[in-house]
Amino acid sequence: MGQSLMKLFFDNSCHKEVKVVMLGLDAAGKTTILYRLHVGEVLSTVPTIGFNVEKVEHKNVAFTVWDVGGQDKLRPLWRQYLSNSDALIYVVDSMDRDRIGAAREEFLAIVKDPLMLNSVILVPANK
Ligand SMILES: Nc1nc2c(ncn2[C@@H]2O[C@H](COP(=O)(O)OP(=O)(O)OP(=O)(O)O)[C@@H](O)[C@H]2O)c(=O)[nH]1
Ligand SMILES: [Mg+2]
Repeated sequence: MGQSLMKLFFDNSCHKEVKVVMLGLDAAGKTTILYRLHVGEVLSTVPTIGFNVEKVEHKNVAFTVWDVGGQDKLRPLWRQYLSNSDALIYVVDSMDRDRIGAAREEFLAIVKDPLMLNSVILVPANK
């Protein structure tokens, strides 16, 4: 999946530095994806309190990927990460059927934000 994400953003970006924000419910797999992109392997993770941020280089494009904790008490903070973002990766755990409605509600709330106006959006169905 890492290569396809990079290809999508590479094909859509017209500048050489891209800020990517990764959101989604807790345990959707955001941190796993971040470190799969950054170090090329699947690492064990703990729930993110706050955020992780890493630089990922691809074809001379510097992607700064912000991975923000998805627990419900952290979601009100999501919009703080949106300013100047070029892309949103909204990760959905496709096996978490009980919370698919909650994932949808949070997604709709975030994409309505005016800070999202110029952002590319990718919604991977993870797991
Ligand atoms: N089977 C399977 N498990 C996965 C996959 N991606 C992540 N996981 C597991 O799901 C759990 C949660 O993954 P994280 O990457 O920590 O989830 P997160 O979205 O960062 O969660 P928060 O930091 O709480 O927002 C971990 O036990 C991962 O190993 C996947 O594609 N398949
Ligand atoms: Mg995490």
